Amino acid sequence: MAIVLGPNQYGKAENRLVVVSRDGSTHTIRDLTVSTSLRGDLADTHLTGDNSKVLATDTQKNTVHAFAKQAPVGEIEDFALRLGRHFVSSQEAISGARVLVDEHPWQRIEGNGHSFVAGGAEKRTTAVTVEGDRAWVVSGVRDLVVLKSTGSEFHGFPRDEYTTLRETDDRVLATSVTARWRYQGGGIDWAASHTAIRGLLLTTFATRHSLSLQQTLYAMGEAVLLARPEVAEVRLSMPNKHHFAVDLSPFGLENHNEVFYAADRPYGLIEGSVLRDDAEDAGSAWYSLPMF
Ligand SMILES: O=c1[nH]c(=O)c2[nH]c(=O)[nH]c2[nH]1
Repeated sequence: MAIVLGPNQYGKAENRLVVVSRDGSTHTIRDLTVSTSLRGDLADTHLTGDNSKVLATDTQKNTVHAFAKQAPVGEIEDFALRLGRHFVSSQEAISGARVLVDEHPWQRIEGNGHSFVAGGAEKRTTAVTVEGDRAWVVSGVRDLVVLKSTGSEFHGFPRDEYTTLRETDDRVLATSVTARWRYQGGGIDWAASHTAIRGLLLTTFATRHSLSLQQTLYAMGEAVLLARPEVAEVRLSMPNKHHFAVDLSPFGLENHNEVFYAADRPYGLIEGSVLRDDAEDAGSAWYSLPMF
């Protein structure tokens, strides 16, 4: 038996980066969390402690900061691609780079060019993988919280000796969407695509009658793939944020789906992938990202 080094990567995780651009007294801010990971000929540092091929994680952090100054950040996908390609092309030992960027939204406080209010929990995300001269872009949203107060049913499920859940033909359906979509092809307008896909996810959630969160998840992914040829696959993770109608009968009151207890945990966790059967090959890159 021999013991060998398996797959490995290293980098600086969760660089918190805020970039202020000034146009007179009107400022723009970009609030990003950037993580870099490098792969390549890195056996020596693990096996002997020879660090001659290790671009320090501190240097990776500094590169993120310098790149934010040397050119406009632009779309997060372009920023991540620039960083990933830089690491792979400038370091002989580095054959692959993964750059994750989350963008935290801020909105302008009306009437003031340089004051902002946090835009809520929703994040725009990207995960760029560079391998040699190839690159894959997987973008998405995280913590996109949605609720519909009708248009959702759940019934027809098996009943065994442990089942207590009542069937319902009208319930509140709420979830916090994490969606990742893998791009294929070139010449993509990242911002326009993001806006369109986010809109498709929301419209489908809102307008499709739901017999289960699973059915809604599939419909949301399908809507994206039908409308957006630049997307090969959509992966969705959707916790069921349960809203239980409160039993008001002890108080002699009827509850016609008006008063709910919004349970925090446990929650159902519905996850799935929707893809084209002729999607462009994802390479190893997509499959080494988290499935959901
Ligand atoms: O949409 C749902 N899917 C489930 O699988 C499930 N299970 C459950 O208890 N409630 C729900 N709702």
